[in-house]
Amino acid sequence: MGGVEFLKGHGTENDFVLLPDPDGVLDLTEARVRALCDRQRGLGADGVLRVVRPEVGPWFMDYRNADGSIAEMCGNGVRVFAHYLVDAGLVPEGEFVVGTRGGEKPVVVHPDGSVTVEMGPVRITGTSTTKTTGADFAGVAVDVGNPHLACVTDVHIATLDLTEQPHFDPAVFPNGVNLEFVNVLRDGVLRMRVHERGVGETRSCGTGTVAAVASWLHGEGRTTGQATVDVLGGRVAVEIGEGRSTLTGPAVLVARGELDQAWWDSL
Ligand SMILES: N[C@@H](CCC[C@H](N)C(=O)O)C(=O)O
Repeated sequence: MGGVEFLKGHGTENDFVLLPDPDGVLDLTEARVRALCDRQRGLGADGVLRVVRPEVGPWFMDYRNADGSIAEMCGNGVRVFAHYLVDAGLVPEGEFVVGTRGGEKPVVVHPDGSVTVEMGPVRITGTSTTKTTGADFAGVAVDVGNPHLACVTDVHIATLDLTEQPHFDPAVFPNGVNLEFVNVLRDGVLRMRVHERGVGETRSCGTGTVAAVASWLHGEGRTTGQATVDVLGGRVAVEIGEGRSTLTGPAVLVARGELDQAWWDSL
């Protein structure tokens, strides 16, 4: 019998191990997620996307951060997940819905392989600060299904050292937070770096880009608008409307294979 099937993919270089598990039989422990995501002793990834077919409802993305923790939503992950479903012939190309812990997300898989995700409402929940590289940054707390503190700043984000966890206020974010640092280049053109909860600095965070645009618009006294966001791993487009938002960007599958059964069993 073969080992556990896997694929590797990324969305703007936010990378994932996908585990097709239609019948929900995989025992995906925290230790197994950590080992899979480890860039030395595993395959290496920012997170794991387990692909489950519930008895009722759409295909479900069971997302885990690299440290084994569970998060409500992953915008880049949904794009890669949707691309996989089409590539595997599990759904026809075009429009369909992906289930997540943050609710059902309608997607459109475009002929060029890019994917648009209906991310749902974006809620500004307050303000807070974070500290990194010896400086304090003020930001806007944004709920995109998962928690963010998006800080628009004039400090060039290339100068930040995000190798350590930036300080944040646990009273405001008792479950942790994703931290975005954002430069506005001109109207509708942003660049962003991110320190993700449960991962560390990543090359992109889809929900983070939505939070970044919401934070920028908020600072402009606006609630709707659109922007491109340049991240270390590429570019995405975000649109925020009344009670809704969309994220559009690439989704790439790079490899597929089988995990060694003895290694998996040892974890
Ligand atoms: N990279 C993701 C977000 C993944 C979850 C996040 N680390 C959290 O814990 O909330 C994205 O593309 O949105």
